[in-house]
Amino acid sequence: MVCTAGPAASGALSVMRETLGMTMEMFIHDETPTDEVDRREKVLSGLADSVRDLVDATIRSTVPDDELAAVRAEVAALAARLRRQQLPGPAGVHYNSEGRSWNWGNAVVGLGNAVAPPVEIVHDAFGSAYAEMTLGAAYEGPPGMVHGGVSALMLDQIMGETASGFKRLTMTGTLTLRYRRPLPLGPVRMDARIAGEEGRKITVEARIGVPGEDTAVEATGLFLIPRWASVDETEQGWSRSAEG
Ligand SMILES: CCCCCCCCCCCCCCCC(=O)SCCNC(=O)CCNC(=O)[C@H](O)C(C)(C)COP(=O)(O)OP(=O)(O)OC[C@H]1O[C@@H](n2cnc3c(N)ncnc32)[C@H](O)[C@@H]1OP(=O)(O)O
Repeated sequence: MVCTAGPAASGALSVMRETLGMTMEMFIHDETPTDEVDRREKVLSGLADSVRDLVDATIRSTVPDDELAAVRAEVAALAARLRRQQLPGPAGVHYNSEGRSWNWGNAVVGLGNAVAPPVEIVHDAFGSAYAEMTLGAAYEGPPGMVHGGVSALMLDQIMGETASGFKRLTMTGTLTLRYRRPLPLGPVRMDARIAGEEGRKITVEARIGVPGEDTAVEATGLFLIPRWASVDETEQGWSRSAEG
């Protein structure tokens, strides 16, 4: 992969680096050709799927202790193989000049992140979005139910993407949640829409619940275009996989 993290970056991203320094130096101009990115993504997401399955299997396994210990040794050997060549830190968000971007480590949508379900968020041109996914044993809070923090995490992502529309950088300012009823593990659906905009402030409303049933959690969020990131919205339209 060919990575540059400097002059070629667009305005908002450069400003972000200059303002926040190394901790946010995660938007990386990377001239890897799109077909190569696509190929790598397919292989990596296949591995992440298998690790996700391993997580679920680990939680639910009832095999004897010595079998657990044997599996642990094999998993440790696999991790050592992967660590032979790795990044110095998190994956960050990459983009190339062809408009392709990829954020394989994102906690909700990252295709290379076994902690993420991963969620595939569908956006329309009018500031609305939805996603359907299955939340299994790895996301449990109350017995058999989705952890409240996981609901907040999922909602924050879809709301942040909706506020940004991939044309401006937005950050969560305030997120207000009302947990109306417990959300069982299994298939869930989220919906989000822009409810209002005023200067650098974008209000987004969203909900999550069992598909076709009453809302379990409703959310209102105030997303802010940071003072240092105000940019011409037409400057750069990222493809939808550019979530931060
Ligand atoms: C170019 C292409 C890019 C593409 C990009 C793609 C991205 C694709 C999707 C990303 C999807 C990610 C989804 C995960 C989203 C997170 O997880 S973001 C991480 C969590 N959030 C944070 O870390 C934010 C931390 N806070 C901050 O950085 C800063 O406080 C903020 C929020 C940027 C605001 O700073 P600021 O711009 O300096 O704000 P400031 O000028 O002081 O205030 C402006 C106004 O907002 C109000 N305000 C300020 N803070 C708040 C607040 N927290 N609550 C309410 N009101 C507030 C002020 O009172 C003020 O109001 P007025 O006086 O004007 O009426």
